[in-house]
Amino acid sequence: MWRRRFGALLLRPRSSAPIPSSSSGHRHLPLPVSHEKPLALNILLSLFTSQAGGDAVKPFIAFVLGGPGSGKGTQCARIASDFGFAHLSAGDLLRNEISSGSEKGELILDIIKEGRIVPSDITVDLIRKAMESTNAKKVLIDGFPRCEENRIAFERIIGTEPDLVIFFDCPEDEMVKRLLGRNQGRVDDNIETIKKRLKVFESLNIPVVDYYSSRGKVHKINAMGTAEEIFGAVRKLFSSIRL
Ligand SMILES: Nc1ncnc2c1ncn2[C@@H]1O[C@H](COP(=O)(O)OP(=O)(O)OP(=O)(O)O)[C@@H](O)[C@H]1O
Ligand SMILES: O=c1ccn([C@@H]2O[C@H](COP(=O)(O)O)[C@@H](O)[C@H]2O)c(=O)[nH]1
Ligand SMILES: [Mg+2]
Repeated sequence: MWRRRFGALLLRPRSSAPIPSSSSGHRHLPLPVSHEKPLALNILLSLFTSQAGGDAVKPFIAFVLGGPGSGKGTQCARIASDFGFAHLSAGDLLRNEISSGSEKGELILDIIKEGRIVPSDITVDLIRKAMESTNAKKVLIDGFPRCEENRIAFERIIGTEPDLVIFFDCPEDEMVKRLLGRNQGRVDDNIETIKKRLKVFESLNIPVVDYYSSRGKVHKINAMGTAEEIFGAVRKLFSSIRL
């Protein structure tokens, strides 16, 4: 996408800082310990590179991560309406593909029912198309990347990294309670699939959070409390970014 114009600048290696190991067994991620640069400085630098290079302006990209039911979708809807972000939910894009009745959709449905991760090329392709069809200068990518392979595929195909990663930190029992009370008819909101999704989250998604923590890109938000209380912390973060 922007790789031809921005790739060299955005994808240059920054350092070989060690990546902290995953916090398996923890339901709450410890605060990021290894920051190359403070988060605010990182955001400022990526804003600068977003604007560089003439006509094609790379949008500001925020990945929104957190366990199943941690409130990603709820908070993204608020960020989109209050701060003018486009909200791209990877899960919704996959569910739309299922609804389209395509062959790919059948494969996706089988994977979602099992709480597993859809192959990266399928998800990144859907995200790429959605990004191309929005003119937004600020984009939230909700619920992606789910694993290191997803992350690497995004960086290769889209040709850039996120400017910011928000991590909603929520205890497991609260996530289970929320998912069982969601009542939106999702095929994966049943206790068997929820248990699998939680395992996948711990083993595959937390390493992605750890990776971006080591690059100083993660802003962790305590996801316990009312949606309004949590949005208070979210609002504070986005108000400080001034995009
Ligand atoms: N702070 C909160 N307190 C209580 N319930 C909440 C809170 N935030 C969201 N919910 C509710 O919990 C459920 C899950 O929220 P949401 O869909 O936003 O989570 P999610 O992280 O996007 O989940 P998933 O990963 O499964 O898509 C929804 O029914 C939502 O209304
Ligand atoms: O990048 C992604 C996002 C989602 N999935 C699959 O979809 C379900 C539901 O996702 P939500 O974000 O909770 O709506 C998830 O459990 C995965 O099976 C995916 O594979 N890759
Ligand atoms: Mg969601």
